[in-house]
Amino acid sequence: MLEKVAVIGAGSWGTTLADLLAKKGHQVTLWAYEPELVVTMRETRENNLFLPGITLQESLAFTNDLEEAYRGCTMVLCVVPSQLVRRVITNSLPFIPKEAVIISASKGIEVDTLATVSEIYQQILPPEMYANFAALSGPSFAREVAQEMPTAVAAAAATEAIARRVQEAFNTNFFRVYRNSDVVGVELGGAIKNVIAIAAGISDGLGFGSNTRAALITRGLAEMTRLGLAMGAQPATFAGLAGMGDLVLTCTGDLSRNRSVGIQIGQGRSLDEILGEMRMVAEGVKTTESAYNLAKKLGVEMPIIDQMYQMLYQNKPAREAVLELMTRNLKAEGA
Ligand SMILES: NC(=O)C1=CN([C@@H]2O[C@H](COP(=O)(O)OP(=O)(O)OC[C@H]3O[C@@H](n4cnc5c(N)ncnc54)[C@H](O)[C@@H]3O)[C@@H](O)[C@H]2O)C=CC1
Ligand SMILES: O=C(CO)COP(=O)(O)O
Repeated sequence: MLEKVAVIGAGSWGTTLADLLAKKGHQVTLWAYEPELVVTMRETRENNLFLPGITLQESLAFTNDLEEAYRGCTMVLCVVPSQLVRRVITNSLPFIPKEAVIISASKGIEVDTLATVSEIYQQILPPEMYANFAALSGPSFAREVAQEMPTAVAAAAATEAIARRVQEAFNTNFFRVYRNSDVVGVELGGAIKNVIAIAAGISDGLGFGSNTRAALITRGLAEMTRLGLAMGAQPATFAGLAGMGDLVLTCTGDLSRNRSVGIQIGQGRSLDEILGEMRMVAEGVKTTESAYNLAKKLGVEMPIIDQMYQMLYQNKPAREAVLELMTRNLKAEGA
């Protein structure tokens, strides 16, 4: 079935997915926040700000007008940074057709409310529209997908019918989509891995090696799973693409913005200085604060998240944080 898709957010991931959908023959309109980017993309078929060097499909339409983006669409894909989802979806609500499938590909937890991305949608959309919600997540650097490198992701929805519709719309011979029914687990995996990726980058920046990174990935997975269980997620989700898969990718891949922020912190630069030079989003910075507060609220033990919060928000030196993690009370591994 061919869809008419409104893709909201022309960052690197929104642009890549819009291009992928257009390659499949769907009718796609990509909404960009920056008016000048719309002009450039129309003229050059390139997103010079967020995805330079990739030529976009001729059939892809671009707009800066939300009403125009949503007109007649059967599917919505929203890919704005998670702290902007509430504003963008609230502004969008009058224009989204009631029957449309609504997919989120944002990875994060809202700082002010501690809401997951699906909870934000649930709070804004009427129940009959939220019934058509799905979350798309998993190990997928935009540039590699844009270059058609084999990639596998998860699409989670409350009903199998919606998950199948998303799977069918996005799946290609280089982008394999697995169905999942655990929306909370899939989105928590995508949110928490960004914080652990900053930690892994800090470890690299401090000059530590593979042992330290493997420890962070594995114990980060344990923390993510504990939080997930407290929020009703399925444990198996964290062993899958949106959990371990994305954690491994982001903690090891050179394309990760979160890991790159961590490397620079480990090398001694200040967070303000690093973020001041970035136009792209490193979701893990804000998610560190939300995850820290969410863990406290739910009484979940997340020692790496604790130390990350103290490093990023309370100026704790990285080596001190590492020492504190290494000298905690001795535990049994499964505890
Ligand atoms: N880039 C990637 O490889 C992947 C990104 N994601 C997730 O996708 C989401 C979007 O990230 P990217 O596409 O990477 O973005 P990006 O970092 O490439 O670009 C930033 C985006 O924020 C938008 N923006 C800035 N201010 C805005 C405002 N006031 N209102 C609306 N939009 C505004 C920009 O227009 C642009 O679309 C994030 O949650 C990210 O974690 C998920 C998977 C892969
Ligand atoms: O989510 C991603 C890959 O799955 C992108 O990671 P970064 O945001 O760290 O670049």
